[in-house]
Amino acid sequence: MRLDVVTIFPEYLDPLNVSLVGKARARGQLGVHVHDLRAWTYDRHNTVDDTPYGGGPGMVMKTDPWGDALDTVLAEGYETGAHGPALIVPTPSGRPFTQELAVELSERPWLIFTPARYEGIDRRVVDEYATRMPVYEVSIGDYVLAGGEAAVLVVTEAVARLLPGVLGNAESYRDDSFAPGAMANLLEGPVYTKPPAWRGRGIPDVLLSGHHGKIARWRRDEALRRTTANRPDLIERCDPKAFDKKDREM
Ligand SMILES: Nc1c(O)cccc1[N+](=O)[O-]
Repeated sequence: MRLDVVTIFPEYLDPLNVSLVGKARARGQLGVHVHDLRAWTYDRHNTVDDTPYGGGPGMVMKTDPWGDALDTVLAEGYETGAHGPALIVPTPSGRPFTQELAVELSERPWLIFTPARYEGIDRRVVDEYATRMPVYEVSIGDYVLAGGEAAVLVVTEAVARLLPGVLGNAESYRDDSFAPGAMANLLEGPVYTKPPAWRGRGIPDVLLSGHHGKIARWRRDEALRRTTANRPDLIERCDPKAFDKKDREM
């Protein structure tokens, strides 16, 4: 997979050089190319924004720098056609970014991110490139950020960990919160490790029992309890039949 990010804060994407994504890059499983949008400005102040038509507060990011930048990126022609690039536009007005969408994006060969600043990008940029590739306008949450770069980090990590060979233990993916299957739409329950006692606090006996069926059922019940407490909106989306099947597998 190849990722391109066009931004006015390229240094914001430095975390893509470390940890899981950094290792995937080093192993050649992921290519990441960060581009400074101001490289496609030609005035003394490297201007990327202007006042909004119709008035109102703030500034809007101009068409030309984005168009020139995206044309340059696309001219590299990494992958084209049906399985070619997709444009990922982080925006508070986008569809919620979910594990399901992360899986969908992880199956594409090339993602091009356009994190905006100010009040956003002139709409004609998205309209122009929507004629050439799928556009995903995604939101990582209902809160106000100064720009979309943090969302690029979030989406990139969620997608990169799904690429074949990136996660050392595929099992750990299977029981993730929101991963497909019986745990879909359930939050992960509590986890414990050594020492067996810490400041007078022990470990739930079932986890020391060695009975895998009971342990799996306890984890399922804890996940249901935590989901009911913190995300009741997910409970009605759970598939109770999947749990029966999972119990039988224990
Ligand atoms: N929430 C937000 C924002 O305020 C600005 C850019 C992107 C996002 N987002 O992806 O959620």
